[in-house]
Amino acid sequence: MSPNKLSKVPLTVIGGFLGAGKTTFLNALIRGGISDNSLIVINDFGDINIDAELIDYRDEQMLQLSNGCICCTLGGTLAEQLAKAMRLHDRPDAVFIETSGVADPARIADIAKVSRRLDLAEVVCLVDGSQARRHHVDPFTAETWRAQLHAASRILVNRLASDDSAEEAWLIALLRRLNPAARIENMDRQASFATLAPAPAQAAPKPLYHIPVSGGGWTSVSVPICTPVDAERLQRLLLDYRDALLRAKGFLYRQDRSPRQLLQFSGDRVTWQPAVGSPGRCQLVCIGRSGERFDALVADLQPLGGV
Ligand SMILES: Nc1nc2c(ncn2[C@@H]2O[C@H](COP(=O)(O)OP(=O)(O)OP(=O)(O)O)[C@@H](O)[C@H]2O)c(=O)[nH]1
Repeated sequence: MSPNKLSKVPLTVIGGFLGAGKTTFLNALIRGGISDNSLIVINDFGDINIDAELIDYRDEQMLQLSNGCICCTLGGTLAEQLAKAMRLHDRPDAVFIETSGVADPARIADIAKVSRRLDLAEVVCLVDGSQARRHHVDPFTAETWRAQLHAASRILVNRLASDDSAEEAWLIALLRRLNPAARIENMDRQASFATLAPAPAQAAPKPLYHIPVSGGGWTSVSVPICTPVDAERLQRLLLDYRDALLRAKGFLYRQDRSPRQLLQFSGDRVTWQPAVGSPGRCQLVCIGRSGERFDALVADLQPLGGV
């Protein structure tokens, strides 16, 4: 039996709030060179796994879980699928799980604690620095956002304005308070890679956060949009509903551009880029807080669909 069959398989959990940069980070890891025999697990909150199309990896080594957040159904799909993968003759050298943006990574990391074959390597939490104040104070997002940070062994901050050292100092102090034990890095300073070592072990005990399981007021919808859209109109619509809409992403055609485009909405930004790969379905997945405003957004999106 090879040593590979005897040793435990390292599990890396990649968490962080909706649109924080998890998929971008995972792609950077893959490009940077992980073992070819790694297993990548991707969980989107919506019923369509857009992230899976954005990951630059071999299909047969990817496990796609959609239809809600995996941390709410831990006993089911994820644990079963992982156990199956670990039993394979050629089991993976490493496992990377990209959680949904509303998941509690701690619950996923717990899988490693009870597994004889997995060893928890790292829990990474991505933070969109430009949205931190909002996510930290908004009662709807705060609990989830903080719990994700609390679970991390490494926190990666991106999108902080480079000339705003006061904002950076405020955010680092906040992150340090929320999780004294994590290593904190500002990804936008790759040149010097400002790494802040974890606080000493005697730091104050971590506060306990708990993410309400099963939904917690989150909702998602996938809207088919078959005809080319007026991009300006769609952007305005998404921004008008940003009080209820936390994330949108999908593949669409624009009236003024070809080919098929990838639309991303996170924070207060809408971006478009040409979609790579073969033409597929055109859908916009929206994730936000359930209620009248979200329903109104969906109603306003329907006429764009051309169905
Ligand atoms: N400027 C900047 N933009 C980023 C960075 N990381 C991600 N983005 C952009 O932010 C948007 C969301 O990035 P993703 O990597 O898809 O975020 P995610 O956390 O996987 O999103 P969900 O899985 O939907 O929660 C995309 O438009 C990215 O291009 C970053 O480090 N800097």
